[in-house]
Amino acid sequence: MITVSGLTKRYGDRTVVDDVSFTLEPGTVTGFLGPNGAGKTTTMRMMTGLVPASAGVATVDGRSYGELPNPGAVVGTLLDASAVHPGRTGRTHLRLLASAVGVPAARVDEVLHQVGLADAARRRVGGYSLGMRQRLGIAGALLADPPVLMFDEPVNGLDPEGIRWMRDLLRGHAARGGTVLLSSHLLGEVEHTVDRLLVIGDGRIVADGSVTSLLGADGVAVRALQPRALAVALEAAGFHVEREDDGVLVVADASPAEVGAVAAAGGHVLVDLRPVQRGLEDLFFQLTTSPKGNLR
Ligand SMILES: Nc1ncnc2c1ncn2[C@@H]1O[C@H](COP(=O)(O)OP(=O)(O)OP(=O)(O)O)[C@@H](O)[C@H]1O
Repeated sequence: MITVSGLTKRYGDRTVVDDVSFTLEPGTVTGFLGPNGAGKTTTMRMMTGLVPASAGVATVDGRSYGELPNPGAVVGTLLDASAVHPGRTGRTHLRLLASAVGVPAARVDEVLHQVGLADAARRRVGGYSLGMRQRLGIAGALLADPPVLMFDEPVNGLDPEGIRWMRDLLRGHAARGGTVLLSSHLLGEVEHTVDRLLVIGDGRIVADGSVTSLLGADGVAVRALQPRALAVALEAAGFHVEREDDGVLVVADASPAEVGAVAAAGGHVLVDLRPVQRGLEDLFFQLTTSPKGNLR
């Protein structure tokens, strides 16, 4: 298990990661979500000893990353996929990594195959696309078949097929009892991959929970032949209605059945009715402007 306790990073008088605490459980994929600059990369870098923490600790099964005898065999990281010598071939890069983590060279061809780079293995990394570099970084993380995977923005540059592949890889890892942390600033990229969301904003954890508890259906989008009349009826029934530019009405905290009932009672003709989930932006807005002020 990974335990992060009070991790803090200050640059000068700026606190970019502020007292961050969480645990990561085996068998779980955790999404580390937040907008650009929220502190995801810095937190992951502190967890893996790449930058020193100003305060707090991160441990893997009770030991800090630096105390692990062979950290690469325990935590596979993808923290900067562009930090690869462009003149080396993918295969040479992985062979060097393999010897550094004490893995037989034969494993290199296995992971190249696993990430779909077998055909490009003898090409120089400088000629790889962004997606290929991401795959190479992932291959490096998988070399020692570590129980923990920590990936920073892994779907950057991947096409839809690549995103699906990544999802299967990470879900498969967790299904075998592995622990996964992956960061993203786009909820849509990870919401079907992760079991749990850890949301960070401005260096602080603002929410921690299951995807459904944080992002459960939040309302209904409805399109009617006469949207104005329906909006009036819905408001008269006590619902809060937002009118979108394209004529769609968004009804907060309502189910399709409730909206359908109001429409039927007033004889309104509906042309579309569907639940809407809030996106990360909406979730953020709600979390950071909560009048209760107890979500931070
Ligand atoms: N070496 C540094 N010196 C000063 N400030 C830094 C340094 N590294 C990061 N920061 C600042 O810390 C804040 C958090 O950055 P970080 O890269 O951790 O965010 P992030 O959530 O990973 O964002 P992104 O999605 O853009 O990668 C940013 O405001 C960044 O400018």
